[in-house]
Order: sequence, then C-alpha cells, then structure tokens
Amino acid sequence: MIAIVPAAGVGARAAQDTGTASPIPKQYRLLHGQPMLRHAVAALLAERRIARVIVAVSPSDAWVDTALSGLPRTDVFACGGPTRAETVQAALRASGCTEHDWVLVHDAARPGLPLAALQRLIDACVRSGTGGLLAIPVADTIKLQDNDPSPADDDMPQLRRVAQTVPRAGLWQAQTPQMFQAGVLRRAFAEAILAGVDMTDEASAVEALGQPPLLVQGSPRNFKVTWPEDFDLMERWMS
Ligand SMILES: Nc1ccn([C@@H]2O[C@H](COP(=O)(O)OP(=O)(O)OP(=O)(O)O)[C@@H](O)[C@H]2O)c(=O)n1
Ligand SMILES: C[C@](O)(CO)[C@H](O)COP(=O)(O)O
Repeated sequence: MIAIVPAAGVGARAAQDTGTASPIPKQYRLLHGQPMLRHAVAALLAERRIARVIVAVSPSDAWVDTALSGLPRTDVFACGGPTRAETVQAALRASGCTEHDWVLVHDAARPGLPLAALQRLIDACVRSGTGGLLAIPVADTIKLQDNDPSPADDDMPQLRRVAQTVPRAGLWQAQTPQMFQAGVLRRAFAEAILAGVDMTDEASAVEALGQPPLLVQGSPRNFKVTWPEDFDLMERWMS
C-alpha cells in the first residue's frame, strides 16, 4: 500500500489577503512550527500499513527537501502538472505500482488528518475490496446562487441572491485520503479524460467508470486549508 501526496499547487486562494500571489505556496507555510506538507506526510506515515509516501511537487519547487528532511519511507517526484488530477496521474505513472496495489491519494493541504480516520478508511476498503474516500455529511442548509449578481462598485461588493434551496439529505463533503487499487485508478483517469469528466477528485473519475466508491466517515479536523483564515483555524486545532 502506498500514498501519493499531490503538492504542486500554488495556493492562490490562500494568498488572496495579500493581494499578490504568495511567494511561498501554502503547503510550505508553517503550522505549529512545521511546514503544512510535513504534517500531511507525517499523518500518513503514522500508519505502518503505508509502505511508502510519494510526494509530487512542481518541477520548479525549491522548498520540498527542507520541508521533508529526515522523514522515512518518503520519495519526492518533481512531476507536478497544471491540475491536481494531472499531478496525481503523473505520480501514479512514476510509482511503479502494480494493478492490485492499494493507493491512497491525500492533499498536502489537509495537514490535520487523524490516524483513526485514516485507519477507518483503510480497514473499510481492504475488508470490502472496494475503493473509497473519507467524507462528512453536510451539516448546513445548502443554497444555489442565481446567475444574475449585482454589479460591484466602490461602495458595494457584488451581491448574489438565492435561486433555490438544495435538499441536503444524502449529501457529503468529500475529503482525502481517497483510496483505490492502482489499476482502477489508471483506467478511471484514462476514461475520464476521454469522456471530458471534470475530475476534482479521484472518486469522481472512478464513479464515472460505474464503480461507486465507499463513503467512510472523515473528520472536521481534516478540512482543506484553502482560504487565508484557515491557517489560524488549523493552528488552533493543532494546539
Ligand atoms: N496543479 C496542481 C494543483 C493542486 N495540487 C495539489 O492538490 C491539493 C488540493 O488542491 P488545492 O487545495 O486546490 O490547492 P491549490 O491548487 O494550491 O490551491 P488554489 O486552487 O487556491 O490555487 C493541494 O495539496 C495542491 O498542492 C497539485 O498537486 N497540482
Ligand atoms: C480532492 C478534494 O480535496 C476533495 O474535497 C478537492 O476536490 C480538491 O479540490 P480543489 O479545487 O483542488 O481544492
């Protein structure tokens, strides 16, 4: 069993408060004294069934060696692509995994993964022989925006209205890790590209193959650090 950590993003949304692109991608910003990426990799290494963690970074990355120095069972590939899906696909190609090897894909931007949640996912997938993902049931009432925002001006930001309330029963928010056998993932990526599926996660590619993944209870702690204010929130969880 291996893990792939896509870490080739630029963190544009997290840099929005600065008004300019952050000079350092979010996965290298410090949380509780260590780079976010190091926390994400260490969370995977805590599970001994994961034999190896592959971290996929941008070919122009200048930070990864320092961020991960001294971590065992960890390899870095400079195979990052323009999208998360392309980064994961390139890492999978480079991994040398055989058809039936289990692969867990976990965002560098989710440094708070609890060991218990990781173990729930691995146990459920291995016992059932089916791929799956961590996810949490939606807790809020869900609104769909209309398509007609008011124009923004100096005094007033752009305002939107509700088009409708979407029933939330049965809706889950997808997290990572997402765990599949390497052969399934390879076929899913290849077919999703041909069919033009918008792959924001691995599960959507596998769903398009007609193989429904398992939904395994994730954790609020495992949220994706995406916006500027998320760093403070994650710091608080970690302390
Ligand atoms: N071309 C890309 C884009 C994203 N990722 C990784 O995919 C994960 C989830 O993506 P996200 O949180 O959206 O990160 P960014 O793409 O960096 O963020 P943004 O969309 O705000 O720029 C992150 O670990 C990110 O580094 C990647 O490996 N390759
Ligand atoms: C994979 C993921 O983290 C599941 O929630 C998410 O889809 C990544 O999306 P992003 O748009 O790349 O942040």
